[in-house]
Amino acid sequence: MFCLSRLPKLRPLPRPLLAAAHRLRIDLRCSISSSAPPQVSPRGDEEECGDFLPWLERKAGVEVSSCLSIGKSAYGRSLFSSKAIRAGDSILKVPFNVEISPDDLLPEIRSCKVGNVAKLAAVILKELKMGQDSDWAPYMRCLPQRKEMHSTVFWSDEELEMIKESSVYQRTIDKKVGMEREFSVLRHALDRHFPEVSKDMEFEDFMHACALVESRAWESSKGYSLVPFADFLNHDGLAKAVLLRDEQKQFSEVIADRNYAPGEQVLISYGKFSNAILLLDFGFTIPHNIHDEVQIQFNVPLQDPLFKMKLYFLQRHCLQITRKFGISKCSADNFTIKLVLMLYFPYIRCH
Ligand SMILES: C[S@@+](CC[C@H](N)C(=O)[O-])C[C@H]1O[C@@H](n2cnc3c(N)ncnc32)[C@H](O)[C@@H]1O
Repeated sequence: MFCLSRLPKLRPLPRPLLAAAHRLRIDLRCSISSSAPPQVSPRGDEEECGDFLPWLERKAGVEVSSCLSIGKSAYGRSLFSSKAIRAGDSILKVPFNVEISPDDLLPEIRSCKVGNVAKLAAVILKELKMGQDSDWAPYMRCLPQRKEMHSTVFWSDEELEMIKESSVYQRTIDKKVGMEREFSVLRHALDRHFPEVSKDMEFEDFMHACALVESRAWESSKGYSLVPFADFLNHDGLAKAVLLRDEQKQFSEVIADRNYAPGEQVLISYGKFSNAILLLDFGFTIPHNIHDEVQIQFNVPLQDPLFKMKLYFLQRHCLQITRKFGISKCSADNFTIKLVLMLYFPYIRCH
């Protein structure tokens, strides 16, 4: 393994506190993650992931990365530079032949009336069920277990109560309801075509698999795809590096957006996500998230004497004003005030 030293064991903040911090807009999470990522030297779990990269490269038939190694940080499994990296360097290339997608399912399951997340979750459930017999066993062993995941669908009622005022609360409830519906559809199909997978399968297992997809799969021409190794990269909201997909050359690639000294954790951006989305889908938040927003709702009735002026104002400041806006029956609409730099420069855009 490529590890240099181990991160001092940080005690994770209890989720209710984290939730409260989120609600109160206090950045308690600084105690576990600051805007500067913890610079720890990697020491991955030898028994778990030490041989993962050589295994993946054998499977891919090409080198995936010559400058990254797997380790652990406060963010869980992470990738570290194993030698100096310069901005513009290609730091990893994962060919599509070692991605996991819903194409790996029987057509009968693929055509099930469930979303792309649930389809890829079914692949994960199948591979996990196969254990050592799975072609993906070394990868499956590296995925976080249920207890390591903190997406809000795993929060207890008591914990959720603490974010009741936030839109994340309702979205979590809706998400769970959606998952329950998809679970019953999928379970029915699995019972028929993959009884060995559906045997003893519980809703919790399905939630775990869905959360894995949501927190580590990328959109692809096949719906969602898992990109092994690239999915060990953690998120930095300010990073410019993203996962690039070349459909023609059939590989995913990451180009470094800055120089890295050996032993530094390498981070990418998962996208322009607010803390609400990060919490809902990925189970974490970041301090001073420039993509944070709040939603406000207000009425602009046609009979309002200032209707025209308000409309003008909104049209001028909203990115996309809906045509519905001038229609009297649509008296309310959603707008998002984007809070940039801690409320200093708010501007309004249509949501
Ligand atoms: C694509 S995976 C990255 C690899 C992951 N750390 C692992 O252990 O496999 C995304 C997950 O990593 C963690 N993560 C990524 N970026 C993070 C950050 N900036 N702060 C805290 N956790 C982060 C979250 O648990 C998230 O759901």
